[in-house]
Amino acid sequence: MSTMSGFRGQVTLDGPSGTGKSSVARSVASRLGAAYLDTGAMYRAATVAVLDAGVDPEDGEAVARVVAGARIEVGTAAGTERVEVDGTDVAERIRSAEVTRSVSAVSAVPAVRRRLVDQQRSLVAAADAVVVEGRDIGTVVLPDADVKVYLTAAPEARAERRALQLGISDPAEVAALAADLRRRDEYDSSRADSPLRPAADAVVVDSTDLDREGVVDRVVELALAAAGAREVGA
Ligand SMILES: Nc1ncnc2c1ncn2[C@@H]1O[C@H](COP(=O)(O)OP(=O)(O)O)[C@@H](O)[C@H]1O
Ligand SMILES: Nc1ccn([C@H]2C[C@H](O)[C@@H](COP(=O)(O)OP(=O)(O)O)O2)c(=O)n1
Repeated sequence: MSTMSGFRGQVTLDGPSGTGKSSVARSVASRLGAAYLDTGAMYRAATVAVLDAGVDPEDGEAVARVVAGARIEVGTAAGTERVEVDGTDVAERIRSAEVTRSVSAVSAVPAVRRRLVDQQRSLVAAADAVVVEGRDIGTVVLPDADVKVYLTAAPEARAERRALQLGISDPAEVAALAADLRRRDEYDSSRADSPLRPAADAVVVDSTDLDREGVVDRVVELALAAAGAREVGA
């Protein structure tokens, strides 16, 4: 089955927080008529399960046990935000400050990653065309993806965007948010298992001075060029 743009294949979007991955991935998926998978939402849902079990997010063994027993479900149809843990809708809760604080520790546990990466690959296998965003999609989850994009932006721009998105204007709260972004970048980039880094064959797109539509256009262009090149080569 071909999509409305004729695109078939996999597009990956990785990068640190606040670079625009989620918003860009959603628009690209809708422009390409592709499915959309937010893998960060899966790690956030796992974190909800850990917090609800009353387990310390830094206790790797306990975290692995809780996540092994939790049913985590996410929607992949573009436009849906379905995220459930054991049948309960957690789409709003996963964005809470409490979850954001603990998600890096939970996602650094290798058993958690193995389980969620398996699930991510099964979800992707069910789609002809898919846009997947996260931290390790181009490097680990889908190393053979057709197009890999690594989004970056200056830390100040990222913190500003997050503040705007969350409606935060108090300077002390903005500073706390910027500090949290730095802490998470550091945690996600330095963990032993699947650290945040660009794949060797990723196209690095710096969105500091590009608006959202500019980034979307660039990624759609790359996807259609890759699909065209594949057809010519076939
Ligand atoms: N190029 C851009 N310029 C300005 N704001 C942007 C840009 N891309 C995304 N945004 C906005 O920044 C915020 C964070 O984007 P989001 O997609 O959630 O990033 P990420 O998924 O990488 O954390 C959102 O409010 C989004 O609309
Ligand atoms: N593929 C992924 C996706 C997210 N993670 C982890 C690391 C991130 O700090 C958290 C949350 O990811 P998410 O994309 O929701 O975070 P932001 O929207 O960028 O703040 O999950 C991961 O380890 N691997």
